Amino acid sequence: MEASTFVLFGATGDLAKRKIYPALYNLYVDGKFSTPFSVIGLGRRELSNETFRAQVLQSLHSFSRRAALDSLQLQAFLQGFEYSVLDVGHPEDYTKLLKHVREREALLGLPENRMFYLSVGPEFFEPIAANIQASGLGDTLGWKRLIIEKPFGRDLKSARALNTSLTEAFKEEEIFRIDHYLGKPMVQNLEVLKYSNPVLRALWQNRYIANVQITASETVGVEERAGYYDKSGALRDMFQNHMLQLLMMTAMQLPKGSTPEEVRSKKKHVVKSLRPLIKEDVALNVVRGQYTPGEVEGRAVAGYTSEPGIDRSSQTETFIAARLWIDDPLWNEVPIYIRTGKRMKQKSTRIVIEFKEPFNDSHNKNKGDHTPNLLIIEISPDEAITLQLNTKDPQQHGELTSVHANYQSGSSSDVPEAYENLIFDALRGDATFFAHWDEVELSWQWVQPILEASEEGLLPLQAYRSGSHGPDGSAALLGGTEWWLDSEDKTNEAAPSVPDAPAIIRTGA
Ligand SMILES: NC(=O)C1=CN([C@@H]2O[C@H](COP(=O)(O)OP(=O)(O)OC[C@H]3O[C@@H](n4cnc5c(N)ncnc54)[C@H](OP(=O)(O)O)[C@@H]3O)[C@@H](O)[C@H]2O)C=CC1
Ligand SMILES: O=C1O[C@H](COP(=O)(O)O)[C@@H](O)[C@H](O)[C@H]1O
Repeated sequence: MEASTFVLFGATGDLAKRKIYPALYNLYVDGKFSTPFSVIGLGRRELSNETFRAQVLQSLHSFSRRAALDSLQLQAFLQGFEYSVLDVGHPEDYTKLLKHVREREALLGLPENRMFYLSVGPEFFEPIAANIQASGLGDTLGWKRLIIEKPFGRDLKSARALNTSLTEAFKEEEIFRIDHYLGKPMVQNLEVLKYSNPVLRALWQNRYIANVQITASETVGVEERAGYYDKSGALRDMFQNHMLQLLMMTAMQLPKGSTPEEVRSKKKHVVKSLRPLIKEDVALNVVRGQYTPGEVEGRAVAGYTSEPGIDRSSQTETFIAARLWIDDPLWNEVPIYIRTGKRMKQKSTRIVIEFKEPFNDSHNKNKGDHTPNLLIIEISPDEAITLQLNTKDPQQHGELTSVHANYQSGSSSDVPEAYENLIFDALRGDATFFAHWDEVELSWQWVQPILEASEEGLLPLQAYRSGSHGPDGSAALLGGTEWWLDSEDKTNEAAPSVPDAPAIIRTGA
């Protein structure tokens, strides 16, 4: 990887502390960060380099996945960090910044490769990009790249406007739109799982798949982000970006050894093939919910409208579920169910592929009363792959019973975090796991009728108890089948979470 300067807007912010510094440190320790390196942190508050480094150090102590920090390595790492005061709206601050960047490049012998990371509020994305260009910061002899955080617009129109203005300063191939779900190791594994397993590859189509369920349930509520969240809601915060990206990664089909361009083109094909929603019919396919008081993980919690900073009459959704169809020969007539919500029963991001039942099953002594074959891909917080199969149970007169082929990944401190994977890729110039503008635009296009239906009162908000699986309407959306729930929920045992499970285990063994 070529050496570069990492210019971080929003260096004093929450995301930088919780995710970006730990990611940079772990890349450094793993030898994935080229040295010497220069990180220039930016913000309005006045900080000396020493205070800034102390803040970076504090963030590593609080948030690094590595429990033990090597002090020599740490000192060397921190020496790479310097701080500059910059107010986004002050052009003269960019001139100062350019001088600072050049001094560090000269001192450290760095090529003019510059990575600009915008970890600031979305209202600053456009002025920063414009000022980078106007100040000359973007005129480099090497490469320049822009990493941009979410949200990328708040509807189709604003996303297009943002993109138009960003592309005045950066080319599409220089823009790396972060969607941290694409950095999760199990999401990055999806394609490998498909192409390196002929069994799965052959089954990955409508002839064998009955439905696909994608869930991201969270136990947390709105936390300290009321100002942002109440204006966004689950549709903008999670669905338009993370959930549709998970769908694209699940449904695309690729030849082995695909290039980033091929991956993105196949993803685009998926989202382009989504059957459009008609505003008037949105309520038939989409459910919006908002959490009411309840109990989560044994603790009583408040309802959404009683959360600090939330309008008492807020109509913002904290849950959304949708039924989608991909109009493509491989996916025709396979319903895709997607849901995400806060204050749900369990923290779990997972994809469940439910396979079709055999047409003529003379071996089925249960007369249809058994669970279908399932492929369960746990993305977080646990990482696991479980294949649920049926076999004869000799103790039950030959009735069918479920067995599980199960893989669970190692401890989470060994697994690189999403931000590590993504920053590493951006520094290498690999855009495979970043959202291309075409995907973002098509996602907003699909979501737009839902936004409009919500605003026009065509999609009523359904209440759900905190600690539940969401509003009743989301179960009704499945029209006869059911959401595959977590192992602790005895109504349905799709994915027993068995630590150190043998390759094949019997349910309940
Ligand atoms: N926090 C998170 O978990 C996540 C955040 N994001 C996105 O990341 C971005 C940053 O979020 P987060 O870190 O939480 O935000 P914070 O509010 O914690 O931090 C904002 C940063 O912006 C700087 N800033 C604010 N105003 C200005 C200005 N006028 N000029 C220069 N710098 C300014 C602040 O520094 P100072 O006050 O010193 O000026 C601070 O460093 C947002 O786009 C957010 O949507 C995305 C996913 C998760
Ligand atoms: O982007 C976001 O993601 C988090 C959930 O991320 P996860 O990695 O913990 O699954 C969500 O809480 C937040 O509201 C949203 O902005």
